[in-house]
Amino acid sequence: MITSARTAVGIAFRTAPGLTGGYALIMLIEAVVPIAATWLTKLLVDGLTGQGSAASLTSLAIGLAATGLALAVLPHVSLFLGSQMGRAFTTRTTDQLFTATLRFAGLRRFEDPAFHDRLRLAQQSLSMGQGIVTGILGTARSAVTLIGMIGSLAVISPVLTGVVLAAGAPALVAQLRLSHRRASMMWDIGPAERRQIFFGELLASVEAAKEIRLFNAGRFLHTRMMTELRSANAAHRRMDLKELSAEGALSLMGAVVAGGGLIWAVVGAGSGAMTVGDISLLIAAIAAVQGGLSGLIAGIAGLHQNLLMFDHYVAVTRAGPDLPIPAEPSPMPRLQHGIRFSDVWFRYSDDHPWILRGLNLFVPAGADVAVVGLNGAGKSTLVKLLCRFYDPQHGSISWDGVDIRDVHPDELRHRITGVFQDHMQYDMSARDNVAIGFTAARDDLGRIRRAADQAGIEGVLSGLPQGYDTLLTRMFLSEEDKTDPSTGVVLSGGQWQRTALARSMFRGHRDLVILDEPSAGLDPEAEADMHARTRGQRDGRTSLLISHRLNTVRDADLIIVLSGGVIAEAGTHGQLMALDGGYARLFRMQATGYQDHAAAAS
Ligand SMILES: Nc1ncnc2c1ncn2[C@@H]1O[C@H](COP(=O)(O)OP(=O)(O)OP(=O)(O)O)[C@@H](O)[C@H]1O
Repeated sequence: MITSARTAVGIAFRTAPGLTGGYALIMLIEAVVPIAATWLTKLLVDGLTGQGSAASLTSLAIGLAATGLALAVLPHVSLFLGSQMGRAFTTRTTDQLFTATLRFAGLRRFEDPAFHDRLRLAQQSLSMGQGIVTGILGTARSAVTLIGMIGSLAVISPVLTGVVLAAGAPALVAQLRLSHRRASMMWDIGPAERRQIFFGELLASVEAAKEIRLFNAGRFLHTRMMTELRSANAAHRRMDLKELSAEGALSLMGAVVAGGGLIWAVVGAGSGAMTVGDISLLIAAIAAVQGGLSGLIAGIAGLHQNLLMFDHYVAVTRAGPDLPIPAEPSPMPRLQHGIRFSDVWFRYSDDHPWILRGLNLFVPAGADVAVVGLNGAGKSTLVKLLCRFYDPQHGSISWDGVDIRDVHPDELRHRITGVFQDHMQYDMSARDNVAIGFTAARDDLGRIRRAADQAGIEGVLSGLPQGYDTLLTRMFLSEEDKTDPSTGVVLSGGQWQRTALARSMFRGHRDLVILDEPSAGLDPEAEADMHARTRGQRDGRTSLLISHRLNTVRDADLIIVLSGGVIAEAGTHGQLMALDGGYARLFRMQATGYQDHAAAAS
């Protein structure tokens, strides 16, 4: 927690030193003005009732008026400075939080529910982080005022001072415990709140709208969302009730102390032991000490809770890398010899079954290698390991003899391009959807068009209402067409597939091309066209093609059949057919299907 406080204050001073310094100064002035006002009131009352010097009445009145002016103006100034500082702080911490997520080179953290809970709380805490700085300064202000008021009260009644302070101690303990409980409740209900957000987004998502309507599943998802919301609400209500009962009891105790003090003062004034000014000071001081004490306690409790939440931000931004990155990475050579998988064992976690069980494979540089196998055999996993999204538990993958764990992941990925099976459809413009493949060349529209042309989608994209600036989504309005609700288009599945291919081609010449089911979902003509185009992309480079359509892999230099976590068969199409194993069986099955179709059609 101390680390979180230090981090938040450090960020505030580094981000907006002037604003934060100005805010601290105003807070200090705000702290001493009430003390000055209380003493000026006492001196003025004594002067007016003839119990003190009347000579300086005018200056006392001017002084009191000045404190009134300060009390009227300063809160607005501090509010303004506080919100400016808050915005600067949130901008900086948002930047740092998402920069931190980019540092995770692998995928493991993004598949960990606990990490998502923490990330959500860290996001929530971004605005609270600013509350930490204002909370620390506000608490310091309350403390200064309180000390001044306690001093003033002690001048008149040390006993009463002790009673008021003793009444505040349980409040402080109670508030700290409550804030601790609230922070742990936020962690406990995190998963329910995330599920509620998930169901809410699903109900509003265009991607899910078709299935939800066809299957009439809206009510079901809506009920799930409301159940999660109600369970989170119930936890909040239990917490609110605890706070209500604790705070009610503490307020009652404060009122009893204040009432007792007032009666004692009036009795004292009746017996002539106190001046009227003393009584006015006493009343103001009791109220201020109690108010200050409860303000201070609430401030400390709020600060405590904000710090507990900000711990999540600190944890995410300081989390170590999810993949070990060598301090001095080896240079990444141009692929000239080949990629070797040596005795690779991999599973997604200790609780999951082994996907690869001692896999050995050599992909020669310049070769066209096809990977086939049944659903779930581990073909995409093989590709993910090659991109180093995960590290294998045993064995190694080497690139021209260099273990890929010894090079920087960015360098490795710089040499790779491709299309994933679950490629992205970005709710952005056509230009950005292609340019994401190599953002450094985003402004090169000629290169974007060439990539689209190679992927066979140029005609479609340039024919869109705003050409390449057309949004490929109906989720947002483009900046240029804010007033035109018809802006944005929806591409077909095959058109998206070609756009993903254009994205991979836009990267230009890379050593390795990975194509994981690039033609799934295409009609036979489009599939043949896509394969002709990807063959062009692969020409002279090393490529890995994953496909269930065996007619598309028969020209490969090497076909490997993945089964049971190892390579069950390997060879050219001719060799595998001659082997008459699993590949030959699957190939004949698909070929028979085509012949049956052809016979039925004729
Ligand atoms: N992120 C993950 N976490 C846990 N298990 C996973 C993960 N990704 C894949 N798996 C599991 O690993 C196994 C292999 O999956 P993979 O996607 O590599 O198979 P595939 O051969 O590409 O299958 P398909 O032909 O269906 O695309 C499957 O049993 C799958 O459930």
